Formats: sequence, C-alpha cells, structure tokens
Amino acid sequence: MSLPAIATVIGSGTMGPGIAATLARAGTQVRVYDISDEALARAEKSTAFAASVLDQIGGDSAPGGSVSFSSDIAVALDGTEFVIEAVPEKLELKKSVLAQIEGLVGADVIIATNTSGIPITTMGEALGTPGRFIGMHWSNPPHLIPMIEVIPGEATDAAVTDRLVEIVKAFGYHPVIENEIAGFVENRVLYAILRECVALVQEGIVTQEALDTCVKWGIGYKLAVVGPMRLLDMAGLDIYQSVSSYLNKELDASTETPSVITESIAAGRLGFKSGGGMYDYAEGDVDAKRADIVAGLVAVRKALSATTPV
Ligand SMILES: NC(=O)c1ccc[n+]([C@@H]2O[C@H](COP(=O)([O-])OP(=O)(O)OC[C@H]3O[C@@H](n4cnc5c(N)ncnc54)[C@H](O)[C@@H]3O)[C@@H](O)[C@H]2O)c1
Ligand SMILES: Cc1ncc(C=O)c(C(=O)O)c1O
Repeated sequence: MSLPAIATVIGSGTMGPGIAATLARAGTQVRVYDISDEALARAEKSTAFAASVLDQIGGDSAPGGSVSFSSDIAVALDGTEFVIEAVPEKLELKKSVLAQIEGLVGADVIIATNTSGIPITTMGEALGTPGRFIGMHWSNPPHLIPMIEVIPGEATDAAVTDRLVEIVKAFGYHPVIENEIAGFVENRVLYAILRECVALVQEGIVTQEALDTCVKWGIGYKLAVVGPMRLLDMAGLDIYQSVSSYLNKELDASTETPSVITESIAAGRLGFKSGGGMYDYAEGDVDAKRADIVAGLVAVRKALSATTPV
C-alpha cells in the first residue's frame, strides 16, 4: 500500500491544515495552497499544532513527510500526484477551482474533493476528465477522526476509487465507500441529530447545557463504542418497532435552517471562529475549550483502537 509521494491541498482554512499534517506524518510531501496569505500564515501554525496532536496519539511517523505553503497554485501543483480540494462549500467556486486544478496537473493525477455533501457528479461537470474525480470526505478535526467517506460520482473510474481506498488505508484511516447521495452518509446522520437537537432547544423543551449533557454522556458516549446498527441489536428490534411507531411522527421534520441559527449568524455569532455562537466565550475560553476537545478526542481514540472496528 503506497501513499502519493507528493500531494496538494487546495484551501487552508479549518480542514486543510489537519489534512496536510495527517498525510505528512504518513510520509507524503504535502503542498498547501490558499488564495489568502492570512489563511496560509494561520495554516502554518495550525498544521504545526495538528502535528503535535498526532505525536500525542503516537504510532509511526514515516520518514520523508513534509508540509510547505504557497500562494502560487502552479507551484503547489507542480509534480503533484494527488490533489484534495478544500475550499468553501459553494458549488460555483468549487467548479472554478476544479477547472483551474485540472489545467495545471498531469492526466493521471487524482483530484479529490472534501465537500461536505455536494453531489460528486454535479461538481465533476466542471472537469473535462471527470473519471479522475472523487469525493474524499474527512470529518473535523481531520487529523483526529480516522474515518473517511469515499464517494465515487457517476463518471468516476473504478480504478480511482480503488486507489483512494488504498491511500486512505495507507495512512491508517478507515475508508467507507458509499453510493452518491446528497450530504453523503455521515452528514445525513449528523444533520438528522442536529435538526432534532436545535428544535428541542429552540422550543424550550431543554436548555442547551442539558441537551449537550444528555447527548455527550448518553448517546454520544454509547455510539462511539457501538454503531447504530449494532445498537438496534443491543436494544432489541422489537423495542425499536414499539418506540418508532409513536415517536417517528413526532420528530422534527422542518426543511429550513432554524431561526435560532440564522439570527445568531445575522448577529455575527458563528461559533469558535467569531468568539461566540450557541455559547458565549470570554477571552481565552475558546482556546481552553479547543484544548479540552482535543484531549478528549485523543483519549477516546486511543481507547477505541483497542476495540473491534465495527
Ligand atoms: N469545517 C468542517 O467541519 C468541515 C468538515 C468536513 C468537510 N468540510 C468541507 O471542507 C471544505 C472546506 O471547509 P473549511 O471548513 O476548511 O472551510 P474554510 O472556509 O475554513 O476554509 C476554506 C479556505 O479556502 C480558501 N479559498 C477560498 N477560495 C479559494 C480559492 N479559489 N483557491 C484556494 N483557496 C481558496 C479560503 O481562503 C479559506 O482559507 C468545504 O467543502 C466544507 O464543506 C468542512
Ligand atoms: C456541523 C458540521 N457540518 C459538517 C461537517 C462535515 O462535513 C461537520 C464535521 O465534520 O464535524 C460538522 O460538525
């Protein structure tokens, strides 16, 4: 199982640095490109931080890996074997970036996208050679969550899917191959959970602190160890039938983004990145919370690696 010798990450915001650090630790020379010099400067720091977190997890660090940063896309793509696009989730922007990439790389270079759920076939329309294009959906934070959704579009060559699975396994992550569907699998499940959680808080059924406690120490902890399909076996399918027969029709089924979210965004409250969102954060609180989350994820990942994969 071999990794690409040289890979390029296009877009160095929330996701790019952790992706770069993960591939570099496995031995790949990673080039990171962004249109924003400020984003590149921030990414240098967050890539170094992600690398230090990977040291905490332990495991092998392959020789030869490195990360370099460039504001010149031609430099970042020169000689590359594998490209991961991680620019904002806007279809037209992604299409134009993909076309730009295609014009600068060799015909055999795989182009992957980290889209959270835009159909791969739709994005692939931007390319003259869509057979080389595939979804590679990392979960945030990408250097800590060792699962990647692999989503071929209608035009993706089977050999490209096979090669991506090989690459994912080579850096020690679990590849999950899926048929194409909007939102893919992980975000369909996550957004079903988030829709119900936000509705319960917005309707005043529960405070957000109590909701977070319930999910973290209840289903969150449990689902980290037992997947939903096996949880059904653990609970009993008859129990699921009884409860779902009266509960499913009560669950939130709204199709719009809830007002508690749109009003927060309108007020400039986006979460950690703006210093406030669902919660308020005083000076230093965001860094402390991020450190707490990283420590928890490192500990849980170590514990889970001693259990069966499914
Ligand atoms: N944030 C998450 O939790 C998460 C998780 C999984 C997947 N994703 C997906 O990954 C992708 C990136 O998300 P993110 O959260 O890192 O976004 P982000 O907004 O944090 O970062 C995007 C970066 O792309 C750069 N950029 C914009 N236009 C560009 C261009 N033309 N060329 C190069 N760089 C450009 C921006 O300057 C920015 O630094 C999106 O498709 C998103 O849906 C995000
Ligand atoms: C809220 C939210 N939306 C999308 C994604 C990934 O595409 C994530 C994540 O990876 O955690 C997320 O939390």
